[in-house]
Amino acid sequence: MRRAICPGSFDPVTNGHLDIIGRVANLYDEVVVAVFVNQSKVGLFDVGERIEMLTEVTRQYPNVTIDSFAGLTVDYCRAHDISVIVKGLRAVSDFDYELQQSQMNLGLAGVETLFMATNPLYSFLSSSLVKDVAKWGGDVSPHVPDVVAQRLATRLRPGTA
Ligand SMILES: O=C(O)c1ccc2[nH]nc(Br)c2c1
Repeated sequence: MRRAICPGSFDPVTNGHLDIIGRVANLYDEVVVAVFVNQSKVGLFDVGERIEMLTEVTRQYPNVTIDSFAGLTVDYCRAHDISVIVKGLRAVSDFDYELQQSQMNLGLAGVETLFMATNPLYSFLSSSLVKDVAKWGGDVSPHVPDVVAQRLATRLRPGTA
């Protein structure tokens, strides 16, 4: 049984994330989309909300499960018999950090990281950019699933949604 993990903050999930998740779901028997709980950073959505949105937008993939974790990704991999981490790369600027992370994870636990080029349609996207635009009333509906657009409007511009 080939399992992969797609770790991230997903605050919130974007169409770029969903594209990667769907492509990984086509390659592996089981995929865990794991929301990283960063205690030192307060997000816009709490972990429960992020999991709810991810669960809804990945319902079409029966082999995808959503979970959360705090701590090292490799510890989660060990505990769940996951042998590979799959990360999207949007641009060269993503590579330096992701390369460091992947080399550390390989050294720590022999967990491999595979990189997947994001669809060029989404290579400019990030959760942070989406939140910034939505906060000022910009239309982010082309860039996030409908449920996320609705939650952003409710959370960032109450009374306008
Ligand atoms: O939304 C982000 O912050 C973010 C970061 C890193 C990323 N790599 N691939 C994708 Br899609 C992606 C999205």
